[in-house]
Amino acid sequence: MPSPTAVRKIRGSARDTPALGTAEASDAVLVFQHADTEWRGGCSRRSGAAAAAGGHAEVQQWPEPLHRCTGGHSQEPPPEARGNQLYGHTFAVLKGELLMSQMLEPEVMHFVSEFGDLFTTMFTAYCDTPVMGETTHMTLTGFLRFCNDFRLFPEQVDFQTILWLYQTAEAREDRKPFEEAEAGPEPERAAWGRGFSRAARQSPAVDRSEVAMADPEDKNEADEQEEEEDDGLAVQDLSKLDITKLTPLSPEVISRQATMNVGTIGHVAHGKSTVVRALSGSNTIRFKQEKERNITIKLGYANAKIYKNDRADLDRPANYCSFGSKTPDVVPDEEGGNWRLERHVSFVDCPGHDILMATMLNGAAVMDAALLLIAGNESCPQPQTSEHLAAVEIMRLKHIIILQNKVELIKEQQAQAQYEEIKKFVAGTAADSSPIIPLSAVLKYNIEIVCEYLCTQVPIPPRDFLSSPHMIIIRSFDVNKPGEEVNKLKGGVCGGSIIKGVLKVGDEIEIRPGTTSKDASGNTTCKPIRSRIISLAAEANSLQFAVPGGLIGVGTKIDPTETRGDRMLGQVMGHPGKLPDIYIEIEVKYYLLRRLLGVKTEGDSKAGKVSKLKKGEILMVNIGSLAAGGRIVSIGDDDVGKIVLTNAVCTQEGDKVALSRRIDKHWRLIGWGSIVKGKTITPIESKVP
Ligand SMILES: Nc1nc2c(ncn2[C@@H]2O[C@H](COP(=O)(O)OP(=O)(O)OP(=O)(O)O)[C@@H](O)[C@H]2O)c(=O)[nH]1
Repeated sequence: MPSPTAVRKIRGSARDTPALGTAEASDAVLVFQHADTEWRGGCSRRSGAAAAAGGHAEVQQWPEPLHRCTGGHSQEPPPEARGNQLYGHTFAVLKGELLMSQMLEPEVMHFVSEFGDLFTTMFTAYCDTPVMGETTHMTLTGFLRFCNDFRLFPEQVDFQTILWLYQTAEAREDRKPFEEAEAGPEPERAAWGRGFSRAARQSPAVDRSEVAMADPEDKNEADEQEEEEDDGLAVQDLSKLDITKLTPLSPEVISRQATMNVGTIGHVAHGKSTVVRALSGSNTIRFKQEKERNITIKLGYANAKIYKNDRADLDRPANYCSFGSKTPDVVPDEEGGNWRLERHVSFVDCPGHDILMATMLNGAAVMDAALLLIAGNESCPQPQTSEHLAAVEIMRLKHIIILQNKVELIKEQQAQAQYEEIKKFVAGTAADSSPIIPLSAVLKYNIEIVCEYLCTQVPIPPRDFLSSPHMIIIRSFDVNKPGEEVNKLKGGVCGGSIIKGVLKVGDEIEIRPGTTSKDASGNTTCKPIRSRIISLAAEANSLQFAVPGGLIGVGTKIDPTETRGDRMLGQVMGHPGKLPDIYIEIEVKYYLLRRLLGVKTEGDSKAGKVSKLKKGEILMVNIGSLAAGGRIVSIGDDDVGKIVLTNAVCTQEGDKVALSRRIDKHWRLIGWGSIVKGKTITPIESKVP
């Protein structure tokens, strides 16, 4: 049995599991099939030596029965039911599915909120090799034991996959050029954060197409230089930058970066992604599963430039059009005149599926205006038509354009009848006086009118360029190919939108709340991540500085595994020491909707009413781009609720929150509020590498 130090050196290889040492995968299955019969139904805790020798140590029972987290199911669910339970979630994570979306599933959120300590115990139990101080390491044996106890292995995940996952996770330790190496040893994390969870966080091969839009480094240096010299766009020169003179319409800004975010909202399959494609020429569906299922799962994004022709004899709406974000600011028209840049827009394409409401709310946090898609061949409103409209109203969005889509599928009379339905539906809402444009996104009919209205009906939002920068992160990526040479690794990329201030290449930055964990007394601690901006981009356009509005990608020196798979979602970026406080408990002045919007309910039935908040109830709380679990600990007479959050959040008094309740296994929007005060935590100091 190697010493702990030796184990640490060779971890990631099958050698720390002698039973598997020289064995092929089939041998491994035999060993662990045997173990499975021994350990079924309990949490096995064995010393590293005992595990390595294949012997058994004491078997501990769970401090709490696991079935409580799965809504009263027995501890031994039938195989066909596993996909819906914690097994399913863990399995999905193992298979590299979106960790973030798994964490937002109601079951997982409830589990984390109610059984956080159990989680810690669970992972501590499986971490079988002490490394330094309180920190422990999970050997491959420990990882296999975990998978085995949860019936993942060998039934659902084969040995090769587990070994690959484990090695991928461990490869992280070799990535020393990044902050960890420069800033000294990583802070001690809760034990469960080091072993399995780290392995589980690793997603398989990075989907290059997925990150291309936000990847400021996805070009070789020669290409980049050539592009910068001759990309036909206005030049950004940091040495000449005078922020006090910048506006969203300054040529060096609008030429390269979108300066407003327009969300596409509405019921599933009503044409949100199709209209973005028609406007921008870019396909927002990039994630592999999205392609397979033909639905939007993550937030999509694409930029478009909107132009007006300067020919006086050209009538509306033919005098408006849109091109991709790289297009020069003046484009000659073959038929005469020039197309001149009027607006540069980032489209935030939200998923319309009812189970992805949390993702929609993340997107709503950065929207300045919205296109509400309503399919002409369905009655209005459909459940997410109402729910999305309510969500953007909560975010106090005033500029909404309604697109009555798929009109080529219906007769004129039907279109007229639906127009009346839509008018009735939006009466009294933020979309009361919104224009309604009949559209065929797929055939690009009336797309020019959408372009015209985006210029004439949506004013450029007032922007604060002078305050300290504050960026909401809505996506994050590891842009390295699997197996990349250590010296060629690129730092983590964060995508999002600046709310105020200007970020520049070379700036020192801080990401809050950063790395969170629990201390020995179970209190949440967090250590903001410090780094430096090494590149900025707006889609394929490189930037020297980025301003509020529009989606940008920020290339940093952060360890890329920290940004992989949207792990930075919910955090904010700014200058060190200049971001708001970090809260773990908030008091919210709240308002509840009268009726549930996201589900079909019959007439005035009781089922559709939103009941009062209850003490002890768990809600999903959206603050900025964070979706956190929240337990209500008290409710005052003045409709102020005190909520303890499962995740620390960088926010401030006055910020808006959206509240969702678990109904029929899904989160449904039930109300909103604003933060009146809260309990903050003092972050652990971190150095800028
Ligand atoms: N006939 C017709 N089909 C359309 C039109 N717009 C979109 N579609 C089709 O409707 C289906 C759904 O379109 P999407 O753009 O993916 O819808 P979505 O609202 O983005 O879907 P989610 O993001 O999953 O909610 C696709 O098959 C489109 O081709 C249209 O104007 N006419």
